[in-house]
Amino acid sequence: GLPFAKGHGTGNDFVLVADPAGTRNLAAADVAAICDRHRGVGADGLIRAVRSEHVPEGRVLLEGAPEAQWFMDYRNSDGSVSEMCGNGVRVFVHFLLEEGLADLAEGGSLVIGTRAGLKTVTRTAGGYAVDMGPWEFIYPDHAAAKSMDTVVNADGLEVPRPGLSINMGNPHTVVALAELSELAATNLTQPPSVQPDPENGTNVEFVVPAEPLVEDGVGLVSMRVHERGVGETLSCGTGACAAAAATRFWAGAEAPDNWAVTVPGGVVGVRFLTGPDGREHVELSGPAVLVARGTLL
Ligand SMILES: N[C@@H](CCC[C@H](N)C(=O)O)C(=O)O
Repeated sequence: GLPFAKGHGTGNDFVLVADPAGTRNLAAADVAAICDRHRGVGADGLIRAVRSEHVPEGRVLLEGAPEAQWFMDYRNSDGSVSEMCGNGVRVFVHFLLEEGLADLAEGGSLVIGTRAGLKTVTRTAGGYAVDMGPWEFIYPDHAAAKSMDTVVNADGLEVPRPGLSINMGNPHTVVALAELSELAATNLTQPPSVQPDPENGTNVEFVVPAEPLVEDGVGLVSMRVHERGVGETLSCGTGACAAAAATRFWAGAEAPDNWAVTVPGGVVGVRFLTGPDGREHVELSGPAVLVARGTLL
């Protein structure tokens, strides 16, 4: 008897459940069953929309930001918890609007609570733009030395590749490849091996910077991703931010602030700008679509 909606952002798809009173906290096995593509509804993740006052993490956020009325409880398709989902938070806000749980004119913003902190989502002409907050190197010493911090291997790669680990609220390891043909040949039906093994797992992005890298002031990157707790997905918003941050870092001082990241499911925009706290923030922009409503039997 659980009502749900199905939605996606550039093919990264979600089951969405409205739970304003926080009475529908699903067990990991239930989430996995719902996300099963053969025996369930099928999705990369499940998103529960709960009023912040009804979850412990939400209550903490409310203390400093009473406007953060809604909390995004994000689960991967295997039932595991993730701190953040960039495509998911756009679809989350679209779901709130379509359900009549929030109101937002074009240009207006909503502050959403997540396990990775507060995210401000602005309604734009073509979708939503999210202030994802600052990005960080997971191993800053390696970054300072301009060295990579991990070695990544996957079936189909010509040789194991160095990776750069980036925190977008959730963990990412970005690997650069030279050719689109090698990106296409990489087998992501199995998780890539990442050494040393990250304690909490990692999402892994394989990226090919375009040649030329910049067109009309916009940096161009193609990406495929293997998501922690899911497998290969058609898109990953936090992954696109990590991919743009890594490529911009590798490109050096002349690299632009605006990026277009092409994923199998479409294109998302990434912009680097100074946030209200004076730190460098990442903004993710892209579409959010609802495709169906239903009831679990
Ligand atoms: N697809 C998401 C990221 C979802 C969570 C990820 N699998 C993790 O475990 O961190 C996105 O759009 O950011």
